[in-house]
Amino acid sequence: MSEDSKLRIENVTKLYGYGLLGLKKFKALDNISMDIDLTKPRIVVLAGETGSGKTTLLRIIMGMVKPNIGRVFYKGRDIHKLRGSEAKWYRREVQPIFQDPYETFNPLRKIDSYFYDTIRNVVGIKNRGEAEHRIDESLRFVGLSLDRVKGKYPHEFSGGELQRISIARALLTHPKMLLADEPVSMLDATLRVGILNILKNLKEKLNMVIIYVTHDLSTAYYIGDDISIMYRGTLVEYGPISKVYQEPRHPYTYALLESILEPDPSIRERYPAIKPSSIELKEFLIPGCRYANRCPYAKEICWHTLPPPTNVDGVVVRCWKYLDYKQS
Ligand SMILES: Nc1ncnc2c1ncn2[C@@H]1O[C@H](COP(=O)(O)OP(=O)(O)OP(=O)(O)O)[C@@H](O)[C@H]1O
Repeated sequence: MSEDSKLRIENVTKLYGYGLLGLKKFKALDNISMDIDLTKPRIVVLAGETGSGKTTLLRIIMGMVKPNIGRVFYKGRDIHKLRGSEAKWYRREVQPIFQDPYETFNPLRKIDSYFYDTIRNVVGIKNRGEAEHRIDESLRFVGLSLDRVKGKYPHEFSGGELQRISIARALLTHPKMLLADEPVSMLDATLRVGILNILKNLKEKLNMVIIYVTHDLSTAYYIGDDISIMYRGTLVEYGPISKVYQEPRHPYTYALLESILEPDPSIRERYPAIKPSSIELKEFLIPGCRYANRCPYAKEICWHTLPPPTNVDGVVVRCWKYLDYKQS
């Protein structure tokens, strides 16, 4: 993979404050590294429970948040150093889709005005006819049209329609990559599959790469090609989703999948979801593997040293259990 054809996340660490005045720091992300090949259309899922750092990582890739340590390169360029025309280029290449479609749009503004703004300011098309053609093309991709949205306000659409409208708006710039943060979690179950199918279509028909953040492992499996499992700010396992689901390597991935895939609810309750609490902060502060506190295989080294990324049959795992494998 040449530098020009990948997104490279390199040793990214993000510190946030806690305690009185926020003077003490914890690592909301600790030494995250990951390469995504931009030449292969795919959906990469970032999965993990609340507080695992998914949104923080997505915001760092978007350029909205700066890491304290580490860098993110897109096609060879450090995205936190882009200025002027290069920053504008990155905004065209990489587009976000947010969780809550109702928060994306101001209720007092007509929907089509957002489209004209993006076309003028980000894409640079000034000609009205050309702009309308491009807007209609984007809306048709998600099953709508310019005629259908013209002159209307956000409240005149359902949540599912609004989420399709925000996807269409993202498409206006002909992006290479979409960053989608829990895009179906606010929608009724019946509407979710429609949005997921649109994202799959974007991958297949427009050759896009989509980074898809979720805590829901069922939709992750439906939509994903690759998955990276995060736990308390660390990336514990990363690889093709079919391999990870069939044979989870990291003890945390195993526990997580057991709890979700067990059809019998009475058995499923034996694997309760880990709740964020004072334990969360305690785990964030473990210098080694954050899962050591709960792991049945934990040994001395797990507590004080973060395991290195290890390639186990095509899946990258950070766990001292795999020390004997060749490191990736
Ligand atoms: N601006 C901030 N200041 C302080 N702490 C923060 C800030 N943003 C996030 N955090 C903390 O960093 C950790 C990771 O948060 P993040 O939102 O990235 O997790 P997440 O996996 O996306 O969770 P969720 O699914 O709930 O959105 C959490 O403990 C969160 O409370």
